[in-house]
Amino acid sequence: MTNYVRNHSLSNDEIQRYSRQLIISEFGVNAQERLKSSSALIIGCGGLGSPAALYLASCGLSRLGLVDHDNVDKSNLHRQIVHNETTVGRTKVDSARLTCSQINSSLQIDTYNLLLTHENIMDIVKQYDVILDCTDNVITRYLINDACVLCRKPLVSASVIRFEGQLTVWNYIEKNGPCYRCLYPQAPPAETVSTCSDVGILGPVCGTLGSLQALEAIKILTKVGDILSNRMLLVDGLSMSFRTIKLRNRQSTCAVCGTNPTIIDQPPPPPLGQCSNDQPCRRNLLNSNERMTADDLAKSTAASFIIDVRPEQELNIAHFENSFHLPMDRLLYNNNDEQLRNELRTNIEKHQQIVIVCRRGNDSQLAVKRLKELLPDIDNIDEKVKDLVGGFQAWHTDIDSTFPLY
Ligand SMILES: Nc1ncnc2c1ncn2[C@@H]1O[C@H](COP(=O)(O)OP(=O)(O)OP(=O)(O)O)[C@@H](O)[C@H]1O
Ligand SMILES: [Zn+2]
Repeated sequence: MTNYVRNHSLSNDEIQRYSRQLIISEFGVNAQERLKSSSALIIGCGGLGSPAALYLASCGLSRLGLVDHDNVDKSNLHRQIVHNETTVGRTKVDSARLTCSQINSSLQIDTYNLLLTHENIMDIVKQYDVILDCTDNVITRYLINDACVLCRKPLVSASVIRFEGQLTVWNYIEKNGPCYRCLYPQAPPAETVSTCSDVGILGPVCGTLGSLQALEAIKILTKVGDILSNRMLLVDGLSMSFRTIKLRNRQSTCAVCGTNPTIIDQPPPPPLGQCSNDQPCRRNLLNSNERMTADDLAKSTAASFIIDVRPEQELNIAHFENSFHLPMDRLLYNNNDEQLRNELRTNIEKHQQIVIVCRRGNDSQLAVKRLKELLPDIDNIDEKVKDLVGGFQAWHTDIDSTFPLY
């Protein structure tokens, strides 16, 4: 028998399991060994975190951390592929742990079923070699960015909406790359940022961007390839275009990674009235006499003219019989107010009550204000026009559970 040499620590079982990536010329046993002693943290086990978790659980890491404060909902299953019908209702981190451990039983999986805040993030982030931001709200993006800079961790960040996605690596120190704050020093108000639950998202778009996050994380951990630092990948699935743009450099004036940082020990708390979750913001623009509850509407005997201000695709899910469709875009941004007045005037004059409905009772409040501005001369317009508090969601919960929830 002839002796053989192996200058690495991989077992035969590991060689067999990872053989298809081991034999890539740029990868090899060295990269696999690096993975074996590496850890990654996935923040958010939703649309992006699901594919990222599946690939990172499969690739041969030593440790994978999973953070999420939410439970699996049926509406998650079209894209959050680490979860399935049997785990609806369970915590997302438990559901993801179950799937990941079935893929790779030798992986250490740490779960954090909590809402990440400026108070708890540092203790978690500091334990891992690379961090993946797979969350969906701006406050959390700043939180994760600041914690990664303070703990000197590379941050693989992606976001998706509709058919589109973006990907970049922040705070890649080896290349002196910028952090999120270098590009966007201040968080925009939460209500100005669109969310997937407002405008939708297609599953494979998350699959693409989440998988690419896992790829960048693997490259960072193994020191293989050219990292997407100082650059951003823009994906448009509708036209199927992928392009990369150059980002501005690290800024010496940055509040967290600059030369005189003001953020030093831990990320700052969020601006007053905002928090690090993705709950839709609740507007409160109207007085109580300008609003009616679902119960009021169900019991009302007044001749009502119902205006549905949702976009057409939502109307197509279900709508009230005989309601008038006036999408918010048209009400707010049309360039022919006179035509709109003419369309509405007769109905508004002849009905006792005008009820404006939307999905959750936010847009409807804006619509009440706008309608009053549009037709100030109509008798009793101030008393007549009301919005439905909580919109169709409240109608579903309080009056008719067969009205579909989305
Ligand atoms: N501060 C935070 N701490 C912990 N988890 C967070 C935080 N912010 C966001 N997340 C999680 O990040 C994930 C983002 O994924 P995604 O937007 O696909 O899911 P979702 O919130 O379930 O979607 P939908 O908006 O359709 O309900 C969510 O599971 C959410 O709970
Ligand atoms: Zn910075």
